Amino acid sequence: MALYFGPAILTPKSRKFGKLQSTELDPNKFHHNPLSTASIAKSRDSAFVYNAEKISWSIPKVSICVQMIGAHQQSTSVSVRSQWTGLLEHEHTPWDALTVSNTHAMTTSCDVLSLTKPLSVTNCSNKARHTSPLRVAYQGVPGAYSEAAASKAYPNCEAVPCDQFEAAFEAVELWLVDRAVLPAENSLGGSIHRNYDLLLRHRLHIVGEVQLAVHHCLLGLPGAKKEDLCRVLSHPQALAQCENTLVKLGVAREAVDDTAGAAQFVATLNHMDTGAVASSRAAEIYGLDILADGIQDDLDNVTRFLMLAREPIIPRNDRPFKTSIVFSLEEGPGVLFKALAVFALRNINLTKMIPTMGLQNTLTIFSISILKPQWRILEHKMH
Ligand SMILES: O=C(O)C(=O)C[C@]1(C(=O)O)C=C[C@@H](O)C=C1
Repeated sequence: MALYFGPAILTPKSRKFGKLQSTELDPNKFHHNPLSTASIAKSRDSAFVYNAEKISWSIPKVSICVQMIGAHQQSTSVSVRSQWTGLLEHEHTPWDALTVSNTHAMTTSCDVLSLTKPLSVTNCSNKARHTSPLRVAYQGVPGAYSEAAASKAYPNCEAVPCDQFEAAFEAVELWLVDRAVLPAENSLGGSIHRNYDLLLRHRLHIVGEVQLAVHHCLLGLPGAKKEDLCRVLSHPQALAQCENTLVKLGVAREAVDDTAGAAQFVATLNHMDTGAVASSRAAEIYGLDILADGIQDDLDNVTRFLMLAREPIIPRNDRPFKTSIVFSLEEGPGVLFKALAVFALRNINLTKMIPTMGLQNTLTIFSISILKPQWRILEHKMH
């Protein structure tokens, strides 16, 4: 059994970097070009090198291995330019200035003034850091609920659209943005397994969470009527959350990457019989009419989003922290029972378990608990 724990999700080395699957967006077709895994792949040369520290110990019959992702340093440059996203064309922020550009180092020119300057204390001061907003990646296009969640988690942030969840993970890892805010579960639709899987494959830490009340609208072209709709597009979670309304309407449902993307598509397609399930803000942005309001099956429809960062937070002793643990079990009689006993015997309260299929026939389980800094308790008792 391998156990990965912490206030962060820790990543087995073997699963570094999932496959890059990208659908490039045509910059001329869309108003907003989200950051895509392709644009990030282009900047792979400037990736950071992370150091992994491995600690292991054993308890009777079950060996436990904890792999902690440690400090990151040794950057090359974040001054990557891309044809797909405006994000990368921004001026360097003071945060960027903390990285060392090797493009300059490779220049053989004798123009001494153009060479990279050594870091000074002013580069590192909080004042410098606060002159530009925090850049927060989310999946979708402007008007997506994830964008609202990013702003709720980090007020006044610069929300950066990404075409896929994976692109958001990589954008943080490559220092293109500072944080990512991604959905983890919905009160109606359940867990968003893709993001739990990506947490395993990537090296980010959960540093907080935010809950967003999701209020869905049925959108159509100006002048359209809901009775005339033949098909409705949206994110699969959103379609599932509005199942009753959509079944009553008798429309065909089509899944797309995000709710606001669906609204954007309806506006571009210009077909009166095609609608979208999305937010009222998406209606405003893409010039659509709200044909029905509050169409989710449950009025208290809430999605929980995770706030992800490169650095972990250090849990304090003075208040409860939610700790996420992921461990994988090899097949065998009673392995889950034995694993759960580890927590039960230490009086640790598990609030949620999410079983997923891991690699090589292992069952991977995310357990999320609320207690005092539990990982310290685990560490002390198990040594
Ligand atoms: O499509 C969006 O607008 C999103 O932000 C994604 C998402 C999700 O993945 O669950 C977020 C909140 C709602 O639950 C519906 C969709």
